[in-house]
Amino acid sequence: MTTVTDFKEAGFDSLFDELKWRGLIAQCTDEDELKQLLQGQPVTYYCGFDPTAASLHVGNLVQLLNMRHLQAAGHHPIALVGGATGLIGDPRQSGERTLNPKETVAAWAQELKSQIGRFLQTEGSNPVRFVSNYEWTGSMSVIDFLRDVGKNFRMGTMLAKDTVARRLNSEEGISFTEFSYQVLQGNDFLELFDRYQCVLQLGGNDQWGNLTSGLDLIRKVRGKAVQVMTSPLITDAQGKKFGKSEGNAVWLNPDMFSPYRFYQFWFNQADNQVVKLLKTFTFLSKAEIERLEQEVENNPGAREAQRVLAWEVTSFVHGEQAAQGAVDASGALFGRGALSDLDEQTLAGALQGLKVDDGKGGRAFARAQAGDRLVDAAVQAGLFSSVSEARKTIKSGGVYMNNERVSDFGQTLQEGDFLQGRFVLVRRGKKALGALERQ
Ligand SMILES: N[C@@H](Cc1ccc(O)cc1)C(=O)O
Repeated sequence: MTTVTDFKEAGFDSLFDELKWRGLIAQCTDEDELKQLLQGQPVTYYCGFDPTAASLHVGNLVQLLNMRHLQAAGHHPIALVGGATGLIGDPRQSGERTLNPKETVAAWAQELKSQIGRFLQTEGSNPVRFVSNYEWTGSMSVIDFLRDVGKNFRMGTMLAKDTVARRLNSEEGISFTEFSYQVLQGNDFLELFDRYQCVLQLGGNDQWGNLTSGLDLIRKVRGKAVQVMTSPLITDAQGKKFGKSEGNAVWLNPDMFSPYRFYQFWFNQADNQVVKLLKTFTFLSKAEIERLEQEVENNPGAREAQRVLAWEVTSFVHGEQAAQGAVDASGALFGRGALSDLDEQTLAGALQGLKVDDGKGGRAFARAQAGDRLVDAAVQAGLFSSVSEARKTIKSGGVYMNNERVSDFGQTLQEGDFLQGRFVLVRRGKKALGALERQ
């Protein structure tokens, strides 16, 4: 893991100031009280993650970074996995969720737990503590739930929560199941307060209603004031949810989104976004980020800020070795390094984005075998719309196979052309890449 500095080394007077500067705080119960809490004796805080997929995505990374900053300052993190809430479904604007099978949710919960463990310190004086709300929710009877928990919640308050109100006013409405979600999350906070003196809950800004549900509950039944803090929902240059395109998320699991694509995702960020992202997604000091900001001004073509951003986030999430693999692959794919040096895993990861439509609604590598004509292969790989177009481009010297310029348009693929015995890389001009996998 990349070294994480505490707020002093990063150039700030307090942890609160650092989080503010990094754009990690959207709303909190009370700024002065939060500042005091973070500056005082170590406290216990928690953040929950629902197993709604097999992996976390870049949106969740913001919470993990917040948790990491607090941990670096000496506070005690609890990472809650929603073994119970994942079975119910937090109401979202787009409509009612489909319920996932219990075994699936349990398996995803395990995955999330091991992912989270890689971003937080698991040893030392304030290691992360893992809990699942299934522990106290799974075996609760309906009678106990309604008598002991439900009695403390008022319908008016529940109906007024943003997420609920919006759904109530939508055509689809909201089920009793999703409506009850806030009670479960509220009860989690109380449980963690009782068990571990947990006094602060973190979450994305869309969680405000759920966070305050626990805060109100603790005030009501224990007479104690706790705090909540949300982080802004990160959006891209178009104002859309960050890292989500056409229903596709930027996953943190390397099998679902390769480190190479992950690196490229950060490297391709626009100049007007990169500084904001450096602040939020890296642990670099204020001084270093200000220097990179100057570089964006003075020498945008060099893309140093993007390179540093991609390196920092990729090595934090996937480790330095995978980040180095992504850097090597970026060079090699575009002819600035030896393709044959890439191991099979790095190569396969780097080529992942070059899959083509498989005709069945999915994506797959175009297939080829020794003896196939290169022009046909290049069309298959999606680089040309016709063989004649491919021929013409070869004649004008614009086609490369494994980074070697192709001069003969009748050329066929040879056994030895398959990198790692598996892939052939075809390039059109400087930028357009295509890949073929051995049949
Ligand atoms: N509701 C949170 C996850 C969560 C679940 C239970 C909690 O106690 C806290 C948080 C989310 O959807 O992101």
